[in-house]
Amino acid sequence: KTAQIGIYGLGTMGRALALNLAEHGIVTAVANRETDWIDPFVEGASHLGENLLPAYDLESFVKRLDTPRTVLFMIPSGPPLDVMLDHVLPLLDAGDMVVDAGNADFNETVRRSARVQALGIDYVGMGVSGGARGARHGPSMMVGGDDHSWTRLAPVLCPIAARFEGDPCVAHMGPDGAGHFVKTVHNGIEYADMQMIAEIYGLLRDGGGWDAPAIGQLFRAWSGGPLASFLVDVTAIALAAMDEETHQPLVDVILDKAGQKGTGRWSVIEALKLGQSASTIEGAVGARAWSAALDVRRTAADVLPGTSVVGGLPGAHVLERALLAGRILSHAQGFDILRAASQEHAWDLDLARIAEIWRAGCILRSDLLSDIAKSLAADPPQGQLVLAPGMVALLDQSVPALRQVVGAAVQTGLPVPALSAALAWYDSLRQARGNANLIQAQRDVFGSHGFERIDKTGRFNGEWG
Ligand SMILES: O=C(O)[C@H](O)[C@@H](O)[C@H](O)[C@H](O)COP(=O)(O)O
Repeated sequence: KTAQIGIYGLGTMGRALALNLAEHGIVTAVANRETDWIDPFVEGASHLGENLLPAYDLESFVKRLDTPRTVLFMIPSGPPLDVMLDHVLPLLDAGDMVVDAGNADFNETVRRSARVQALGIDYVGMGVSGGARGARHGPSMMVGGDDHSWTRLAPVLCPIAARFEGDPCVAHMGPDGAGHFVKTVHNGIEYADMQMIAEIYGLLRDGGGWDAPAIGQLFRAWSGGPLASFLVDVTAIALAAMDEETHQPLVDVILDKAGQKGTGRWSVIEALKLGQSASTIEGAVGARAWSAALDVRRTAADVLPGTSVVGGLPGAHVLERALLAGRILSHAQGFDILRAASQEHAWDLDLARIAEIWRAGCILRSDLLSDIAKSLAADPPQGQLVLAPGMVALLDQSVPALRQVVGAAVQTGLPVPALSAALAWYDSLRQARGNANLIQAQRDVFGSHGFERIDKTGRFNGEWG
């Protein structure tokens, strides 16, 4: 028996994806570097019968595949994948396809695409979102690579994808690194959303004296309102959990030092290269970096003067609205990055379709994404999500709350780097006449960098005395 697709890498995500495929009747060959993982996995899924075909080395793995072959790698991105390509490419023929379903830096995917396609083998960088549960029961997938690669992959991916009102949350993003780029920005927005949620939690805990279960109940209540989303649900679950050992809320015994594997950082770097602001994402990445400076923070807590202002925390309804405003603005920054990248790399990204496939399966899934998809499909002014009538109406209702919350946080000395970045970006956008004219003057004073004038075309230098 041969397989329609081969999954190499039986870590959490690889196992989940293989089970999902096999469950949908797609015969899947499975292999792994540590071969002793294979039998327990396949035996544990005996109900899927012959839809899971084990292979104990790369040669027999490749031989088990229908031709033209499709090999999907679900392994840590970076050097491990390059090593695997060194081993597998000599075993493949022109017309075969290699899919990288890990979280890769799109620049690397562009490099690998060129290398692999030079051999007449298709290369697809695919973003998979939803964590292990998503991969198992329906992820959101952002597919790169050529049109014909997508034509070959769609019949395998559509059945396993999450569905929103019957619509499979998988689509072809564009050529070469487009799939991984879109996934990277998805993760960047994920960082910003998680950070803003943590900032609201911090205000309630440190500014309002709320305990974790009480904050958890508030998030539970919010999951039925305009903030309805997977991350609000995850937050309610996290805050409700108790630690068996200490009988305290589990979050209260978790070290306040956040990890990061790179996608957030990459999205900020790419945004800056594209001349875009990703300040809400940068706020989140920066906060994770600061959180790691435990000793410095502990010393600073004793040394750096704070503020005597206590209390004055706005009510729960205001906090809910503020978080909604922050969420809209971080998504708007994310979609601006995607639009700029689409132009820069000639990917012709369909932004509305991206919002649509993020409505289910992925970590970012939320009710707001349905509104965002509609707004983008309606072609907002200058392509700017933040100027779409539907978003303007939501911002009109929610930015006053964001202003109140950021103001209160600043007064009481509680950090809100992502929420305040969102507000600062919003206010910068609203300025028809900004203050960058002084930047131009300063640059010209010390470096003769020149400036444009508002009353005539051309470049000028000033007589600065
Ligand atoms: O969309 C997803 O399914 C997640 O984003 C997934 O990709 C992963 O959980 C992140 O990579 C975590 O990233 P950090 O470890 O950087 O937080």
